[in-house]
Amino acid sequence: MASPCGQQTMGENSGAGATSTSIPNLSNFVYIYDIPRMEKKRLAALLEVNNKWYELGEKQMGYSTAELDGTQRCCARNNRSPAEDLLEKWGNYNHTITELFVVLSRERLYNCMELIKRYVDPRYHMLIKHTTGGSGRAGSAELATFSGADANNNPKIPIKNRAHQASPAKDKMGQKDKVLPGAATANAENAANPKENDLIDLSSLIPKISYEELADATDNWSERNILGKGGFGTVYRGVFKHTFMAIKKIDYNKVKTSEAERIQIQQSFNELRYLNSCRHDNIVPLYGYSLDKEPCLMYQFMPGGSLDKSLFARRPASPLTWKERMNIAVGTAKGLQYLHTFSDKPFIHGDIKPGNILLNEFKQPRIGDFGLTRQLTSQDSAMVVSRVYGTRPYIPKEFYNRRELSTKVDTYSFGVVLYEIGTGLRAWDERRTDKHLKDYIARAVHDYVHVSELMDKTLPMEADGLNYCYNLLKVGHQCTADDPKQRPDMVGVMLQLNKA
Ligand SMILES: Nc1ncnc2c1ncn2[C@@H]1O[C@H](COP(=O)(O)OP(=O)(O)OP(=O)(O)O)[C@@H](O)[C@H]1O
Repeated sequence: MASPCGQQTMGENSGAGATSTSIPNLSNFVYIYDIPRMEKKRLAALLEVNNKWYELGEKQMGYSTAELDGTQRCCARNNRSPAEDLLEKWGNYNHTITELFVVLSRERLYNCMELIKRYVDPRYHMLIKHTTGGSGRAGSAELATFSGADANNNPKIPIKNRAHQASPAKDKMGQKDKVLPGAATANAENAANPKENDLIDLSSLIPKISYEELADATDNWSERNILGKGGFGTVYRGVFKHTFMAIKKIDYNKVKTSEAERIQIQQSFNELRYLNSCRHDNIVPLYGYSLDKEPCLMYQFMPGGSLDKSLFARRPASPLTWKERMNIAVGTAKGLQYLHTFSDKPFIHGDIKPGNILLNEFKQPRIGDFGLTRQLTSQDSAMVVSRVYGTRPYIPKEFYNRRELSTKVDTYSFGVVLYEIGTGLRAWDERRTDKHLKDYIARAVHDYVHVSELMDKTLPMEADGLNYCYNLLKVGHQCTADDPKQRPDMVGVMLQLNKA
């Protein structure tokens, strides 16, 4: 976590090289950390008049007075601008310039808004109340059709799918993705449909919960309440408003470098964006979040835990039956096909594995952990991204070697999961001759090994089981084809599994 006087810079363009005279392309230039350094300094100077930054931080950005006092003391000691520090800190949570524009309007800081207005879609210019210029008026009629007003008569900003607002041409690290020929570019998309660029106020979409309430809910992050640990965070069971919840807290002891911190914060925001915009019976719902101290996300509690615990427990009390396994496969496929098709630009989960498939009390599956989710720029496209993410045994070659991201990446990962459900073996096992389960099955197919030899031995042999296992492995085989074009889409996968 940044110190009260934190100086780490998350954006690559946070000033260096950017000039205040060139007007950047709005769709590429949206984050606070992208504001050229000199302009950020001028903005900070305005915010320091009458300590306006303090009110802004407290009332609009959700910082506590203790945090702001800490910032003030620390900056005074180091001869730094507290307003600049505040902008940097808030910007590190990937807030956009438009969001800053809106919070400034709520504090009626119109002179500050004037300073950054050229980076903001003209429809928002009418928020500057004393502006009577053309763009402000032209914008107001349009905005009035979908905005209300708050108690201070400040227009509310329309709520839309935030995922569209994040530049689809950026990957989760904020670096540019190269779009493959044939795929629409982000700029073209935005130009064609300016509403896609609307600001979404996350805090009005998902309840914001204070860190203290979450600490209370988890008995002060008690070890006893730990449900599991992931790459960066720890998930706790908590009771919030008399309801069980799963609360993920980012573990900053593990996040040593500012780069890792940036990734983690970006992942938390991904979860906020994507889980919020995609609601389905087979996708874990997000109930709240907190950004007060450390980012925390609160989800529906899934009492059955993750699929890996049920599949790979050493001595399972009651192993999953074949029928339950099939239901889990069908439900997960349903959730994934929804993710791929509910928007005209598919969402890709990017980390499908048993650890991210959670079970409710009836062993119905819900997909969780949207930290690596991304959205393609158009239907039927693939894009080349700057970095590969995910869990190695579930990543197909075209993504690992050539960084080609498409929905077929999820199809592949799901195929590996089907193999695991059918065999009860892990995707990767150092002790096996064929360490990867795909190679293990390929050898078995080559050697005409009978399905009864491959199926999970923890279950009693039964005819139905043989059938279910055969189908799981057959579909798994199609999903893990080396050529992504040969893999079925998830709608096809779901239909096939449903028939079985
Ligand atoms: N909503 C939930 N209900 C119940 N248990 C959960 C819930 N979400 C997560 N868990 C538990 O917490 C564990 C850790 O989850 P988390 O998403 O942080 O990590 P992961 O997905 O296992 O690993 P990584 O993030 O490194 O990919 C899960 O394996 C699961 O056992």
